[in-house]
Amino acid sequence: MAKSKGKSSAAKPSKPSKPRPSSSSLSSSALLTLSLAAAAAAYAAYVLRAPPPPPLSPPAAGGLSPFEQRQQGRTLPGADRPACADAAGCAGVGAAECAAPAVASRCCASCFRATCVDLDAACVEKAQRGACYLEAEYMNATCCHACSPDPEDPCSPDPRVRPRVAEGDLGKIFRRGVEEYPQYAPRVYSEDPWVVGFDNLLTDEECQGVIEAVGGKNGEYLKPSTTAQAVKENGRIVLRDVPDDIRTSWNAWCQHAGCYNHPIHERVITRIMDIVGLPHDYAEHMQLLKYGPGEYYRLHHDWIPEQLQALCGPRVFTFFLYLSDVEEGGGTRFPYIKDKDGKPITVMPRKGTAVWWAHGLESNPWQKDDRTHHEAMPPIKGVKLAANYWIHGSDFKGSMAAGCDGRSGVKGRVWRK
Ligand SMILES: O=C(O)CCC(=O)C(=O)O
Ligand SMILES: [Fe+2]
Repeated sequence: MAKSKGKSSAAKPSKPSKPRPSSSSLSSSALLTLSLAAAAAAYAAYVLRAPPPPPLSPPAAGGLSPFEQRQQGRTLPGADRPACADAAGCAGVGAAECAAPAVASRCCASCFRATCVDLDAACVEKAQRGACYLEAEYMNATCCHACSPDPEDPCSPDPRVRPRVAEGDLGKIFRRGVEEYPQYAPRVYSEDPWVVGFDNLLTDEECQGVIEAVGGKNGEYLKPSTTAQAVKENGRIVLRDVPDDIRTSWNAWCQHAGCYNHPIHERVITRIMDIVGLPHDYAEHMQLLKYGPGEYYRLHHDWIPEQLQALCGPRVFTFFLYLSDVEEGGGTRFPYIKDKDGKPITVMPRKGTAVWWAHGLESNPWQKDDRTHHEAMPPIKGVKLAANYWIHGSDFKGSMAAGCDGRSGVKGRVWRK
């Protein structure tokens, strides 16, 4: 689990005060108390036990810096969730046995299931709407299971931790970005949904630096573009990059050392994340795009629905950079967002400018805002170079490093709705 989602903000269950009698002689309210106390004991055992899991694979000999390792997804940075599994002989243990700390610890998974229960039929639905942090007191007392990460799935989010971008945050984030960075010439194309341009974000040198950092000096990292598609493999939904007629551009990802160690790339992503006001690790690796005349990306949304179940959560923003001038064509068109004359917004590519938009709703960033569908119109004359910087409301790079960005499979539970 990512460091930024540490346990400190999660409500801690209280400790059981004294040994409990056997359940057979108890009234229903005493049973409820027992169940909650046992849940607390089992949960405390689960949270307090065991060291963090080892790295996915050992760091390369000869030493990449922690920053480089993280960029490459070689470690589990911030993995602070202890493993929770049963030792032999735990089958059938019940709440009463789990009240004993030794049993709760040895039979972590079974005791979690037996004792951390939901007492309200609406717990899951409420948890999926953020109630575990919005109504923490009630939910902690009532919805132990729905408000806990799955102890056997290290990729499950902790529903008690409010992500950095949650209900009611989008407007504040966009307004701050516009108000605090006049030097980049912000321009508000739309407030509902938010689409903000920056007419003076990057110098020519910075545009060239980004192109070379991500794409390579001679464009050697550029490949025909693909899209992420969900496929079922061995019973799990996994994401695969597949060629797709919807998109005929070329792209390269900043996932090589020449890129993420490049000082201009670093300067540019720092500028973007300063404007957005989120930690660097919340962003995906930058993706460079190249469109020759006639190449395009048809109407689509940048939302990846499978990420609703992933530790990183869905993409919340696209911060899109224009890195070349295009003689004719090549705009980014938002057909469902109208300007003051009632015409769909089209942001025209101009070197050094940018456009930033949101993917989810202000009231619920886990719900896709269909109005931010968009398309890349083909350049008619000239070549368009641009870059995507996709940003999540939680730690993306940590999630990716842990194999929890939704690519390598999500379990059945839907964490947000
Ligand atoms: O090239 C553009 O204008 C937009 C590209 C885009 O929407 C994407 O790559 O997801
Ligand atoms: Fe897009």
